[in-house]
Amino acid sequence: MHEINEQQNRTERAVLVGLRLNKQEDEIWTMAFEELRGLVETAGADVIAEVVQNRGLPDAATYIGSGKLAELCAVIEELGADLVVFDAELSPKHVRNLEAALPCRVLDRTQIILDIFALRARTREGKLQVELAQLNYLLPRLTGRGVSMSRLGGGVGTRGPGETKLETDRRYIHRRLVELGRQLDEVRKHRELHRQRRKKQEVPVIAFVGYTNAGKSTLMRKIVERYGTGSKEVAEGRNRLFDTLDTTTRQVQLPDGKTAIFSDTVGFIQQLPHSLVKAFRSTLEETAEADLIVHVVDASHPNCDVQMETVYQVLAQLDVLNRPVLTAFNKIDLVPGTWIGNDPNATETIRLSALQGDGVQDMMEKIDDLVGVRHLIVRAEVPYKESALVAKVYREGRLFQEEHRELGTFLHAEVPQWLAEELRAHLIGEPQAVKVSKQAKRSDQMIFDMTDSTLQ
Ligand SMILES: Nc1nc2c(ncn2[C@@H]2O[C@H](COP(=O)(O)OP(=O)(O)OP(=O)(O)O)[C@@H](O)[C@H]2O)c(=O)[nH]1
Ligand SMILES: [Mg+2]
Repeated sequence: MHEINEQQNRTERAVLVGLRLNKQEDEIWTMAFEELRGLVETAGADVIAEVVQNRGLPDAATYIGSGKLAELCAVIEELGADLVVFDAELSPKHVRNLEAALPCRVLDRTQIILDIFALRARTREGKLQVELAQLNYLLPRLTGRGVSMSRLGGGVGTRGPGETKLETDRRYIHRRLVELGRQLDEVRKHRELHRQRRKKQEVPVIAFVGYTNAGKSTLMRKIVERYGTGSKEVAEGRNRLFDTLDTTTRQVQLPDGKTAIFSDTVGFIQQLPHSLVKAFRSTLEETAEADLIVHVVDASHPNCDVQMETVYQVLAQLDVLNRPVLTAFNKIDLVPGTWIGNDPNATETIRLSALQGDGVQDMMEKIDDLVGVRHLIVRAEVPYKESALVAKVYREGRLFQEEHRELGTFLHAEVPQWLAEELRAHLIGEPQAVKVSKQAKRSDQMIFDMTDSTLQ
């Protein structure tokens, strides 16, 4: 992937450091450590050695114990390593002490992930979000790093939109954070407008979620190639972590003629850095505000169960597990024919190969069923103190009638099923099903095709 040029741009050589805590399950630890290797390689460095320590708890001062630290120091010197990468997010204190003790750059897992995101960010929003995450990571780590800050500005772990600015002071960073927040708000408002329009047109939105490298973009590409009605441009999926960062949305025609929007976005990973989840929250939330979540799973991955679990953890954090999930066990061309996937969290499951196309038609039919019957007509009286719920009906549903009554707001509206469920305690009578009309959305003009280019 990256060329090695010994003279000028020599690929940086990294030593991985892992701490295996006693309470951790072997299998999970190994997967995470292997993943760290993949991340470091994705960021463009060569992994030349690994140093692992078993311990009850991280050392308060230096993360690994002093004996292990001496060993690490010797390995770095002997092999001429350019950087060490630790397998967790180091505290500001750890970073300070380790930088003082080791003869090369010290990075942690979070910085590597931030670095990859910085390399991948293309759209304005993506870049703003990465910079926000980087500055939030950096801020508590500034103290005492006056000297080491000047080391930034080249190589793995130092790239990003904010890179030249990192050299300036804390006050600047605070000002910049405010500015970034303001700019992001603007971009988000713009996106919210698109979303509103989409809701009004009752175009169902189907979002792909899944672990990084599960095959979301490959599936998106296959679907758009076969069923796309708007822009057909989708980047080819690649075998690397966090290949996709920015959300791509495309217009597609479902088998029964309905138009739907599919969206592909950033993949998840174990221990996604907190600063990133925070910065990317609105992107992720938008994806997850879909009518249907398609959870793409790499069925050929030895730890696909752990990966699925991770995805549900992130979805739970985003509070979006109240809608149907279609789990697509992907890459079945790589697993034995007898393999059966199981996902208790899924509304339905399906097996497919995004690469070869098997099962894709079936999936589209399932999607048709799942998005077709999901709107309900409700009557509800929502207490005034729960105005957020009323706002949701405004945003997500179609309002037929609204009255301000003595005890609360009376609403007569068509809402997605998940929202009907949130309204359950306040419903008057049983909700009634409505089927989205089959031919209603077959229109000659393009209803909506938002790509992120509209945001640039
Ligand atoms: N054999 C096989 N490989 C697949 C299949 N689907 C995807 N892949 C490969 O898996 C790799 C990752 O695919 P992507 O589509 O980029 O995965 P992604 O989920 O978009 O990954 P991120 O964007 O990093 O989150 C690529 O090398 C694909 O060619 C499949 O059905 N079978
Ligand atoms: Mg992708």
